[in-house]
Amino acid sequence: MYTSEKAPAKINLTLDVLYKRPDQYHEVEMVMTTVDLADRIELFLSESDQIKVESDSRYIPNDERNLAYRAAKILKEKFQIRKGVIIKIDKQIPVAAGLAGGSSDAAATLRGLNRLWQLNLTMDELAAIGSEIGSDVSFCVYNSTAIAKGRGEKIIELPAPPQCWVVLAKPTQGVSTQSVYQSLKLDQLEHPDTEGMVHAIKAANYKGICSRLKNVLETVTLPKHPEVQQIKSQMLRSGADAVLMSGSGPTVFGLVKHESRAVRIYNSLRGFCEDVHIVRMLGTQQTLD
Ligand SMILES: C[C@](O)(CO)[C@H](O)COP(=O)(O)OP(=O)(O)OC[C@H]1O[C@@H](n2ccc(N)nc2=O)[C@H](O)[C@@H]1O
Ligand SMILES: Nc1ncnc2c1ncn2[C@@H]1O[C@H](COP(=O)(O)OP(=O)(O)OP(=O)(O)O)[C@@H](O)[C@H]1O
Repeated sequence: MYTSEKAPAKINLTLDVLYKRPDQYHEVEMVMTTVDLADRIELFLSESDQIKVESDSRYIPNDERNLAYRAAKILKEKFQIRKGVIIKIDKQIPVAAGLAGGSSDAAATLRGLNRLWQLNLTMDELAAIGSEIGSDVSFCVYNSTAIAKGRGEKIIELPAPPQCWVVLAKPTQGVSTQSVYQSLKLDQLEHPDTEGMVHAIKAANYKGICSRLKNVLETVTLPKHPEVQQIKSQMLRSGADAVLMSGSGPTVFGLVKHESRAVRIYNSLRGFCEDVHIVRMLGTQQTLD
């Protein structure tokens, strides 16, 4: 028996940090959406009682440190499943990039095993289990557009944003999410207009979305990685309507309405950075403005 799942990357349209919590995590408020750059997860039922991860990527672990392995292990233990699974990961999302690649693999594994092991869990139940694996996993279970609160696990779904093109560019060096949060100066932050962003999405107001892109974690990553600011400036020079770093970085994304402009930005980044993708937001709404 076999099943497969797409595991799409996410981008942050806003990312706000409100305060540091006693559990050492930060209380956040962020608007996130998925894009059509995705890993592919294949799950094969095995009689051996083992969880096995296979992947061509040399950047991710194939053992119990893999977030997809952890997702399978949690479900197996919670529901006392006696069968095993082979998890094959076709890695397309850059690793340690701020695109939640590992979290999305874990979420896809939860959705897939829910079918393969016939657990009949709801999306809400899978998201609650996902929060035990990582802060971004609950969002990735729904694979939609949402506002995330708490440490990232409290999800309120939003309508899909208006259609547009997204150019993603990742500088070579990865970034540690933990060290970015640790270096954040909470008393010096300018906060995003999260409510305004939610209204703009609900109104399918593309310009409103562009004018409200903001991520407080840029205050840490930009000074440490000057190439992130260089890519932002280059994208704006070549015609992006708005640009932002996603998550803790270092990936930068630029938004445009027309494909030809996306291609122009893509071409202008040659020489600046190797890892560039033209993708779409996974939205279906038509733009009203
Ligand atoms: C930067 C974002 O990707 C934005 O979507 C998330 O906030 C991070 O999500 P994630 O990578 O799934 O994070 P986790 O694996 O849960 O945590 C990694 C580390 O980031 C820090 N962390 C994470 C989330 C949060 N709300 N506060 C934190 O301080 C903690 O030091 C934690 O040890
Ligand atoms: N299936 C997986 N895919 C990618 N990374 C994984 C996976 N499993 C474990 N990891 C580890 O998790 C770390 C973070 O990788 P990931 O690509 O998820 O980062 P990220 O995009 O910055 O995530 P986020 O945006 O949620 O902070 C890497 O160091 C990697 O070794």
